[in-house]
Amino acid sequence: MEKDADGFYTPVASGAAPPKPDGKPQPGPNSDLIKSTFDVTVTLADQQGDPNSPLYSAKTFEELGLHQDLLKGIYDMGFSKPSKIQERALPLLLANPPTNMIGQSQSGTGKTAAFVLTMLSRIDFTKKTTQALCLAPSRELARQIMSVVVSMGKFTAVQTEYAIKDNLSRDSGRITAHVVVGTPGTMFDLIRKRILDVTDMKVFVLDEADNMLDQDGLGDQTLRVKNMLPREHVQILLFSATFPDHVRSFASKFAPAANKIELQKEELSVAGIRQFYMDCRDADHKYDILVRLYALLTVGQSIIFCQHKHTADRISERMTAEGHKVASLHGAKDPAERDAIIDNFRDGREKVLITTNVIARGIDILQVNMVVNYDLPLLYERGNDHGGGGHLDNPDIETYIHRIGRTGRFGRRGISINFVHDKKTWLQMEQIEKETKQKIMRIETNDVDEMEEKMKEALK
Ligand SMILES: Nc1ncnc2c1ncn2[C@@H]1O[C@H](COP(=O)(O)OP(=O)(O)OP(=O)(O)O)[C@@H](O)[C@H]1O
Repeated sequence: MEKDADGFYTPVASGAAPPKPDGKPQPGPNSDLIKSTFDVTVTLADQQGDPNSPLYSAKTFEELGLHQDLLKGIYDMGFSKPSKIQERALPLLLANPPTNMIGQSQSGTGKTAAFVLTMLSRIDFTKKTTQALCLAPSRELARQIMSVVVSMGKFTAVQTEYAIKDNLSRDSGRITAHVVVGTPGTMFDLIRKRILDVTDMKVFVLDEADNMLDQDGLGDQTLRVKNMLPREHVQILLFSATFPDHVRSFASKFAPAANKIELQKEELSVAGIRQFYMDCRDADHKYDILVRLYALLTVGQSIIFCQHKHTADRISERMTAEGHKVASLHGAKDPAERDAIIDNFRDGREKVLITTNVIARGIDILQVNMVVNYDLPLLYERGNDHGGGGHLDNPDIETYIHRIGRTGRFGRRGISINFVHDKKTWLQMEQIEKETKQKIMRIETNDVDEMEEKMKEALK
C-alpha cells in the first residue's frame, strides 16, 4: 500500500490478497480498499501488559487461533485481513479469561465484524442455549447485525433469533437460539417473560453503546436487560464511533475492568468524507435545492436526514408528486413497512432515502456516496412528568458524526452536504465545524455546474 497526498493508503497493483483457506484466490468485494490512517489508544485492564506489544495486534485472521469454520466464514465474506480496529481489538476480545471491552473506532471501519466474531467464537454449539446477546438502537441495525452473524457463521451450526418488535408470534415457544440480536425494550420483555433464558450467557454486546447507555434515551432499558443477566462470567462489549464524556464514566461502570480502545477527539470523523454546506435563503429554498440536487443524489445512493418524521414524509410526498423517485423511512411506520423500505434501499431499488435519526447510526450500505443534512441534528432533552422536553438549539455533534458516517464506508469516498438557512443554523454548523475540527466547504446554491463539478471531484 502507498499513501497518497491526502493520507489515504491506496493498494498497489501487485498487492494481491492472500488466498482463502481452500487455496483459491481471494476475490472479495472488499479485498483491496483504500484505508484511512486514524490511530487509536489502547489501555489494558490489566495494567501489567504493554498495549503496543505485537501480542496485542493481529495482522492476519489466521494468527487469532479461530476455528476453521469461522475462518471460512470470514473469507467467504470477502475479508482478506483485519481492519485496523480488528487488528487491535480481536486479540484482546478473544483472549482468555474473557475481558470486557470499550471499543471506539470511526464509522465504517469494521467494528461489527469484531464483536460478531467474538460472539461466535465463544459459543458452544453442542448446547442448545442462548449464549450471546447483542443490542442495537434500531430494528434496521439489529437486522443488519444479524445478517453479519449469519454470513460469518455460515459454516458453523449457529442458530439465531431476533428480539425486535412484531417478530415473534405470541405463541412461539422458548428461545434456544445461540445468538439473539434486538432492541432493548423487546429483549427485556422476552427475558422478563422467561421466553429467553439467560443463564448460559457468555457475551453481551451493545452496538452504538453511547446511544444505548444515554440516560436521555435508551439507557434505562439497556440497564434493565443487563440487570437480568448473570452477574459473573459474561463478557461485556461496548462499541461505538463516539463516546462523549457524559457517557464515559457510566460506560466504565457498565463494563467494569474493560480493555479500552479510544480515538482522539479530532479523529472522530472519517477523512474520506468531504463535507460541504449550502447557504439557502429560507426553509422553502432548502426544498428547491434538494430537488435541484436530484440528478446528483441518484448518481450513487443518498440519504437525506430531517429532524422530524413529518418533514421526511412531506418532502418525499412532494418530490414523488413532482415525478422523482424517493422513499421515506422513520419510526412511525409499521415494522413490516420499515423492513421493506430499508431492504429496497439496500438492494438499490430505491436510490434516495429521506429519513430521520432512526438510521443515523450503524447502517452500512456501501453504495451510499452522499448524505444530506436537510436539517442539522439537534440535541434532544427528555421532558419530565410536568412536560418540557424537545429539541434544543445546540447541534448534536455525535449524531452529526454518525449521520455523515453513512457514507465513506471502509475507506470509500463520500460527500456530506449541510443545508443552512438562517443565523441560528449557521451558528450550529459553525459549532459542528469547531468541535469536529473539520473544514466544511461552501457550495454555491445557484450554480448547478459548480455543484456537480465539486461533488464529482470529491468522489474521485
Ligand atoms: N476486515 C475487513 N475486510 C474487508 N471489509 C471489511 C472488513 N471488516 C469490515 N469490513 C466491511 O466494512 C464495512 C463497514 O463495517 P461495519 O459496518 O462493521 O463498520 P462500523 O465500524 O460498525 O461502522 P459504524 O460506526 O457506522 O457502525 C462493512 O461493509 C464490512 O463488511
